[in-house]
Amino acid sequence: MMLEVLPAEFKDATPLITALEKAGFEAYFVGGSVRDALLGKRIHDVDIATSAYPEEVKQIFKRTVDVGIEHGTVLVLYEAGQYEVTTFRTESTYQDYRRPDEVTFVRSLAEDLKRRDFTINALAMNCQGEIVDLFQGIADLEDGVIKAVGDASERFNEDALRMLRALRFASQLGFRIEGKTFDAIVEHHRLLAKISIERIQIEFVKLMLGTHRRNGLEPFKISTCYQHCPGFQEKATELRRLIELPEQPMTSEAMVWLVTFYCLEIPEKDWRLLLSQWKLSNQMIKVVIDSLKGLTYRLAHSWTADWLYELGAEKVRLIEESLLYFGQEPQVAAALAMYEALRIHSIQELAVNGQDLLKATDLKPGPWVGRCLGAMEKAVINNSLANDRASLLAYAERLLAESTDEKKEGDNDLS
Ligand SMILES: Nc1ccn([C@@H]2O[C@H](COP(=O)(O)OP(=O)(O)OP(=O)(O)O)[C@@H](O)[C@H]2O)c(=O)n1
Ligand SMILES: [Mg+2]
Repeated sequence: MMLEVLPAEFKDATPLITALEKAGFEAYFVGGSVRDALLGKRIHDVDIATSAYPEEVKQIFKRTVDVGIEHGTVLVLYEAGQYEVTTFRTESTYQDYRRPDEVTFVRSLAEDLKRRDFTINALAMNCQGEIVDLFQGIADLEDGVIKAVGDASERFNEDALRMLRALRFASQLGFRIEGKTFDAIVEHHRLLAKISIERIQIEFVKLMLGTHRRNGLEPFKISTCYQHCPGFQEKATELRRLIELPEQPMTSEAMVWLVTFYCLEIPEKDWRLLLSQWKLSNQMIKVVIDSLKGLTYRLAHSWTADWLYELGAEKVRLIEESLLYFGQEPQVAAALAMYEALRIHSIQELAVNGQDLLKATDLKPGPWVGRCLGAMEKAVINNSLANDRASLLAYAERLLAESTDEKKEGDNDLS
């Protein structure tokens, strides 16, 4: 079988293959790029496998970086691109189910392809576009099947993450998981306990962003792989709801966490702990928690100026877009227009600042400054106060006077 028209990404990398061949080695395009090219999908990172050992690769190319030399990978910088060039290898023993104890470099492509995860990922292609297909990977691509290379149990014992990879490819490609491969996932799902949550997170997000989410989520539930995800353990019933969400693809990682946590009815008190157990960045945790609060509000009410201001445009858009998963019509443009129409979008946009207040009142600095600015901010957002210097300072004067009156009555609020 031939790929008749080589996509540009391969053409750009062809001189690397030619250089390796000229030096007497074999070299092929391998992995996801070959799979995606055959499916007519956009390809990203073109990977190369070769019979040359890492030291030999480094002698052939001028600009290289040792990115994973112990695993046989050298990064070759060539023109505007960078390419992972990996020596053919077998990974014999995996005692901890995640990393090979030792990598054995081999000179044979067949040995290398044999230890890859799925038949659709075990294809190699030379620079003429000729495909090497030792495990009926092309037939499985045509039939839409994810099938382990050789014995599925062996492949999952080598790297347990491959079980989640099977589910995410099902979601990304709309493929089904072949029977024996699925049985092996059911049998070995407990090996996922050995896998770092960072790696699990990457696969879960890819699964949720896939265009055939249900295809991945169904086996995720049935195989009980979900048991290895923070916060999902007791959520079999809620997981069904996640599976049955409208099929529209999710557009961002933040959307994945927002919709998942909402659907699984994770209690608010657990949000922060679980999101950090998932190893999300602090910035992402904040976006998700704020959006979960906003979504809970929005599902029962219309937006108010206070909510729009607090959340900001990015989260308002996210929440509004997520409504489609909960039986409501998103009103993204209207919500963003309301947000834009707010008189200010941050406290810095108030026509006076703390220094101005101190100067105008001749009072000592203290917590009253922040409280006064906060009250002005709220009044401006709600259109009960104009954002100009005179109006703001007059408002401050009134507030201070009121608080002094209250102080006389023993209730100290502002100052
Ligand atoms: N646990 C793994 C990870 C990767 N691979 C092999 O290494 C290739 C490249 O891995 P990776 O880039 O992680 O996956 P891709 O299949 O390329 O998918 P993606 O499009 O997400 O990059 C895979 O195709 C597969 O042949 C494997 O056998 N087992
Ligand atoms: Mg890849």
